[in-house]
Amino acid sequence: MSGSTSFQEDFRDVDNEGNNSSGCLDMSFETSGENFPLSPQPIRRKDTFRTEFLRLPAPKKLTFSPPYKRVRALRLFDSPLTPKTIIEKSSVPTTPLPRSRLFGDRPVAVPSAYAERIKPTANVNPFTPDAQLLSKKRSRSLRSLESPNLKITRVDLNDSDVSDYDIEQPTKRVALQESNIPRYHREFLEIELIGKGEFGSVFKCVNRLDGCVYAIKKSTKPVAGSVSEKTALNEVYAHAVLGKHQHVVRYYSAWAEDNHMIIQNEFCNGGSLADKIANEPLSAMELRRMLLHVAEGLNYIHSEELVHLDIKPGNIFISIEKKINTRTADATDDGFEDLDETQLYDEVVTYKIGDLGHVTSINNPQVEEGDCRYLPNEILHEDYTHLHKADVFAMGLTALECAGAGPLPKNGPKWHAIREGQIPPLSQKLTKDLLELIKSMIHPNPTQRPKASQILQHGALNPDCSKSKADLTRELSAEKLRNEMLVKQLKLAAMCMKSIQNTRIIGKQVNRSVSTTSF
Ligand SMILES: Nc1ncnc2c1ncn2[C@@H]1O[C@H](COP(=O)(O)OP(=O)(O)OP(=O)(O)O)[C@@H](O)[C@H]1O
Ligand SMILES: [Mg+2]
Repeated sequence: MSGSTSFQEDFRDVDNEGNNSSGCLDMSFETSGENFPLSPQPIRRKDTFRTEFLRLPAPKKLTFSPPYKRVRALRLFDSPLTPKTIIEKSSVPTTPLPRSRLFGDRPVAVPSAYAERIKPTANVNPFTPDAQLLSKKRSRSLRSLESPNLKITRVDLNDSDVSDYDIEQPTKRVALQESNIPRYHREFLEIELIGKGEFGSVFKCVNRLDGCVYAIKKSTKPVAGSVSEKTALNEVYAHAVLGKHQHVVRYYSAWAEDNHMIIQNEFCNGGSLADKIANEPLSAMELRRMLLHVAEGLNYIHSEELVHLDIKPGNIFISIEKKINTRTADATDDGFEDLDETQLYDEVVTYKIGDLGHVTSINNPQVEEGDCRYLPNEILHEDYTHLHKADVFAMGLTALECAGAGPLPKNGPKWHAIREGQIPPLSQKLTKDLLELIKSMIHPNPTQRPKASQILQHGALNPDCSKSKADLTRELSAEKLRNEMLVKQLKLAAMCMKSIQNTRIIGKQVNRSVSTTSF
């Protein structure tokens, strides 16, 4: 911040201990010692307040005795602090503070620890939009450094948004070893082991406090201080950024315990898609639903300029929710007991993308190849120009596996035949349009594969999209006619009910009058 206007704005937030109540200290106000009445010597340090801060008019000449009246005017009598201690408490390092877009445009968010010259104690999530923008700028700057146009280079590196601090600092600033917390048994009740992968074991647990069920993933080996630490943190970074979508497994928290990485996620009660298709393939309708949901999730991930890079049935999870079937419930006004579970509830199945261990940024890819059965050729050849299409390829193969093409080859001629666009034999017949869509998803040329957003619009997944306007208009007028007839029937039924009720009332009145007369 610079300039007195913004300084005064911040003044409102400063309490009588000299602390900024917003949690931020502004570092940029430089003072001229001549204006400071309490100091015998002109103060020229960067870390002192302006005279305006104490709201004292600038004296005409330097005075060595404290202006007690003015000090009293500061209303410090209920505080043990003197203006000097305020100044001392508020003093800041003489070196300029980091300017980072991650903390906003102003040189703010000064953790008090930093002010005390302790190293920063929070990681920088490389997948947040701000960090991605930074890495984009950084790579642009580095590119321009390599270019002969030095003039542009200088402009880029002096860009106020990209400081030396930003460029030099690694994203990982907190060592897992230093942040071990014994939370697992204290906060969670372990129910059962629900899955095991290359990275870790996943347990179904109940949180002792909120009583809800979670999936807790623990790394098999201690990762803190090992080469796997970066990979473990990668999954946490990705989850933290991508945890807000219906078709991505929700993330709650992560911590290190006994040097193992632990991630608390949403529990998907339907298990993995791999488990579901282990015995029988998906029906055509279920296959469409799965493709729609996974495409929604991928579209979201790609819109955040990230890619998953390990899409496969083992990393797609199923959530099954029971919702009251309002149609059945309405039709039977008093007879819930007469209905069995299947009539009373609808099961809502949602497919969610999980296991974000391989997620990377499209702009600054750090590719760690996923399962080779779902890997497209271009990734094997380290061509990362169409990374989001690698996810589409893996999704196409996942669909084929769900249609009965599994188990998929890990290598050999069959592996290559698929990468040449050949569809392996399926155990069920798919409609032509659905097969065409899946075929386009595994096209050898990534540019020919549809984007996730295009898959969502495809007629094979939305039967209504393939209908012509005339067809839709015809269907609409037929529905309107049906609706009108139903309204008429409803009115007639209501009239009948009313007349029956009236007859009953009259009958009761007659009975009552009879009994009165007899009495
Ligand atoms: N949120 C969840 N809800 C239910 N089950 C889950 C959940 N997360 C994981 N699982 C189960 O645990 C298994 C392993 O999980 P996950 O894929 O996250 O681990 P991994 O070690 O990263 O696996 P990989 O070998 O693919 O790297 C899954 O296949 C699934 O059966
Ligand atoms: Mg997995």
